[in-house]
Amino acid sequence: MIRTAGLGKTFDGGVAAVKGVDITVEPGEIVGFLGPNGAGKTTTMRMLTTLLRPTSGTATVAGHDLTGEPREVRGRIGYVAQGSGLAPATPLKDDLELQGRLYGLSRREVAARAEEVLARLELTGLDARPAAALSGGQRRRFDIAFALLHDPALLFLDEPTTGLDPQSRAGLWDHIRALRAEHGMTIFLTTHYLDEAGALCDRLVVIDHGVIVAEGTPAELKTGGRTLDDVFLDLTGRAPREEAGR
Ligand SMILES: Nc1ncnc2c1ncn2[C@@H]1O[C@H](COP(=O)(O)OP(=O)(O)OP(=O)(O)O)[C@@H](O)[C@H]1O
Repeated sequence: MIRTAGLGKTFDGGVAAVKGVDITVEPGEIVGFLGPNGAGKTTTMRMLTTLLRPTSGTATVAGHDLTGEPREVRGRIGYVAQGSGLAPATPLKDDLELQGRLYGLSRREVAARAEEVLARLELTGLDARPAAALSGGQRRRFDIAFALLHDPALLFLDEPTTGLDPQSRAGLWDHIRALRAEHGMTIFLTTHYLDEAGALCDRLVVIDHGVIVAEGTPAELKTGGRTLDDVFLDLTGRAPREEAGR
């Protein structure tokens, strides 16, 4: 579903944020993309979602060439960026309709899709409210609902649970798990919560200073009885808890 070869990004001004990474994500996998602040996670995600043009390498995303067919890639992926993009004061159903129309869906199609997606995320009925009248966890679920409106095969989530309390985080992970289990969705996500990533993800990819420094199943990475926090510290020299602001 994702295959990159030597994908890299050097920003104008010379910052080499991502230095030629090879990443593979198979259909139906949940892959966690981990690394300290400034490691290159968001830059990689922004390249894979066509928002940033790579300066080196190639990639196929959801069956299409990333730089040659960006429009086709965009049609098959959903992306939830860091932080919420919801307008605080507009009823969410109005924005859902607008978003659906932007994807080229008819009014009737949007209504049907919105109903299905809201039910999946246990948000039915809440779309009459504006985002300001929702909890943090509900807002994050609406962010995901917006990204699912056009029925993508692949979902990118950049720190979906940051800022949520532990209970809301656990609820959101359950929803993410269900998207894969019940709908076969492929999911590529970043998070600073390593224990949660270890419990959710089939595979983890660790990036530091723009280079992939480890990858494998959580069990493969946790060699010698180490926790993922230990592994992260050994690989990057930094403690993930500080990174998560805890
Ligand atoms: N537009 C830009 N111009 C120049 N440098 C940038 C730009 N965007 C990011 N960078 C730099 O690229 C590097 C990687 O940043 P990136 O946001 O990808 O890291 P990250 O792993 O997502 O970090 P975080 O966990 O803090 O979100 C950092 O050194 C950052 O300062």
